[in-house]
Amino acid sequence: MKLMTLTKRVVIKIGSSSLTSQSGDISRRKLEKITDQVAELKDQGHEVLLVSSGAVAAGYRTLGFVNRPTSLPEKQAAASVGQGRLIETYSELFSSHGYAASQILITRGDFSDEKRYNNVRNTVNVLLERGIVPIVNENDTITTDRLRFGDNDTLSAKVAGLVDSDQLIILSDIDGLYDDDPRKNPNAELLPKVTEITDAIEDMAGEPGSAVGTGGMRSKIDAFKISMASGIPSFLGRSGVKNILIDAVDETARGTYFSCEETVHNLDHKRQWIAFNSGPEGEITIINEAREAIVDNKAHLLPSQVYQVDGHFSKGSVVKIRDINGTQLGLGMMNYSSEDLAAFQLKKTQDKSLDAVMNSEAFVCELEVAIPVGV
Ligand SMILES: Nc1ncnc2c1ncn2[C@@H]1O[C@H](COP(=O)(O)OP(=O)(O)O)[C@@H](O)[C@H]1O
Ligand SMILES: N[C@@H](CCC(=O)OP(=O)(O)O)C(=O)O
Repeated sequence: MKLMTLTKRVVIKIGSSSLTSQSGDISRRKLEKITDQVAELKDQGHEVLLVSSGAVAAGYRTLGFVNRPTSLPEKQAAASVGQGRLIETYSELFSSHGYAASQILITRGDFSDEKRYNNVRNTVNVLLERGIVPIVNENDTITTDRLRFGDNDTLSAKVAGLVDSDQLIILSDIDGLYDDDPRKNPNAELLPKVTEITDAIEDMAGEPGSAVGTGGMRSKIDAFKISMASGIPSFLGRSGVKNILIDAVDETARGTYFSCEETVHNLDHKRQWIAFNSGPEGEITIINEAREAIVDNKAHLLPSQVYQVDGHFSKGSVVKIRDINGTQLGLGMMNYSSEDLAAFQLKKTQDKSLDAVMNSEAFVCELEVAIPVGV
């Protein structure tokens, strides 16, 4: 039995390929292997949240499809049947260990609204503190193409950040990140540790390995970028390996560990929301003198440093910040609306005596927070 101080809050993402049999159907045996291990982690005192795919896989045959459908409405209809089944199976399996599961279905729209985003955290905190195993999936049936996460990899990383997880574990049908797509290159080698997602790492990632997988390695890399920027150590391993989850939590499993030791950014919730969920509403172009403030994340701008305002945004909106050459420097939450900023600029051109006022602290065009690009 572990000491309570060593227990962790862990978010575990299980991909479709880890829950289905060769035929593409949901495999109860595979779910059982996952739930047995999660129950053991819970017995050890860890808090566990699952992000589970599998709704489409669990439903499509009932609709008469021979293979997993490809059109959005067909997948949504399949998920409508399958999601209930998936949760029913999880609930049954967890209750045999004395644990209860809960269902949380999320759309990107839920996360792009800061209040709803924060609300999810409060709910999940209660569930975890009360010993429940929350099971998150995208709300496939009601999402539109434009508003989809599409894969559960990035969703799991955003959830991990949202709930202050100590670790993110992504299980797939491959035992980690290889230096090349192992299907195309038999000599590809496993990377046991990644400390930074460089361009070279991004180039290693290929498409999904199976007909049921959606995101492939690319979306997993995107997910690890988010979790690492949020300060969450992460792991990628193969779901079929005995005790993989127990060993991943102990950090002894074979796979790829994405560590945060060298991560520059350790974004708080506000910054995580701005960086990964907000959806910018407009753009401002700033003069070169203000560039460093944004890049160094000091985040104070004067209206006189704003060279151009594009689009309509309100106070509190997130905007893209560009330099004079059009390079995006980051994202920032504005304390002024686009109309207010445009009015400042107009006054400035009309009345030179306003310059002193415009440059004073009274007219600080504050960005509540700014996130440099590349986070
Ligand atoms: N560099 C790489 N390292 C490891 N796997 C890779 C790489 N590039 C592409 N892949 C493929 O990504 C697949 C895992 O993604 P995916 O099929 O979407 O699984 P899941 O359903 O678990 O999300 C692997 O089976 C592998 O074939
Ligand atoms: N939300 C979808 C899963 C999306 C998906 O397939 O993701 P993944 O298998 O993790 O690449 C479902 O439950 O079927």
